[in-house]
Amino acid sequence: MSFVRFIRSFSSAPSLRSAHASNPRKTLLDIASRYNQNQAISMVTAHDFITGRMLEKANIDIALVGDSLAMTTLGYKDTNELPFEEFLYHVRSVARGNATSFLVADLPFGTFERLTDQAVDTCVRLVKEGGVQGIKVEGGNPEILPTIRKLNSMGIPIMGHVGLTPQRHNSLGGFKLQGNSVETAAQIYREVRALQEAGVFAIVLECIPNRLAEFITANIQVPTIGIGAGPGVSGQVLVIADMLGMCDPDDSHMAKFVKGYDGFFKRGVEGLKTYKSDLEEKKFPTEEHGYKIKKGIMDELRKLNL
Ligand SMILES: Nc1nc(=O)c2c([nH]1)NC[C@@H]1CN(c3ccc(C(=O)N[C@@H](CCC(=O)O)C(=O)O)cc3)CN21
Ligand SMILES: CC(C)C(=O)C(=O)O
Ligand SMILES: [Mg+2]
Repeated sequence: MSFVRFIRSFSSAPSLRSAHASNPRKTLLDIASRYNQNQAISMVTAHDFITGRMLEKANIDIALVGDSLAMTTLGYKDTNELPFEEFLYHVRSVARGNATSFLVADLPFGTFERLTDQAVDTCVRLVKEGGVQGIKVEGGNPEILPTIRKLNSMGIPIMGHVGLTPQRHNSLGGFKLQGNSVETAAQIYREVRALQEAGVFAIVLECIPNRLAEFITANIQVPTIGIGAGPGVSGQVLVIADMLGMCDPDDSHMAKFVKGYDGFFKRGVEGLKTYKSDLEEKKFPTEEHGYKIKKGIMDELRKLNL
């Protein structure tokens, strides 16, 4: 069933669950319901157990284990360098840390381009070993569409991703704005329509002009999730390391679309510096940070003449 029909099939029905577990895992129904009610869908990346926990505590709708973790937390120069086994290790750690967001993993570069068989093998591992509920694939070129249909038929919800697709940065001329000409805007729109037709449950629009994202959102019936696509979309995604300031500001350039909500790295360095000077000034540890020994033990110990 296409996602459009899936949404329609229950849009007038009451919520199927509420009296059950206090905080169950969000499902496609929750995503569709937010979309139907015009409520913003919140998506943030997570790359390990701790960030997975943070998203759960903040009640974020969709946790994306994005391949951007290659750059933000593993120090690779681009997402294409990321080995699949390393990615899977991170997916598993997020899954252990987050029991309530709808978990989506990226399909990393080199793990699906031979199409259906290879993509099926990779997606099965991400679902079975990684514990994700959905998978995101970059690009809306015609070659990928039958593969998306196949994955859908297996019961794996697929999220599309168009505009700036970082796995193609070498042929896009870098991390650049996309869709700023009639031809490229029309191309992106055609990809979005084809992805909807293939049954994706949402589409990430990355680094495209606001008006184009608005136009796309108004003309399709699945949620759009923007990153550098302005406010006229159904939801937003940011990379957690960017929004919380987890990367060294001295060697990380922030795209225009990033809003900083914390200075994690800077505050971490401050904490470490204070710790170091505490040690030097003998302010830490104090007696209270240690343990008392039972009465008489030290006297007995000395008598042993060790
Ligand atoms: N930390 C991080 N955050 C991301 O959002 C992200 C990654 N890494 N890695 C994979 C891709 C790369 N992304 C990026 C990286 C840089 C820009 C950027 O600086 N763009 C220019 C556009 C300038 C123009 O074309 O006019 C900018 O200044 O915003 C955009 C997307 C998004 N993804
Ligand atoms: C920026 C988001 C959409 C992503 O694909 C990633 O973090 O890898
Ligand atoms: Mg990605």
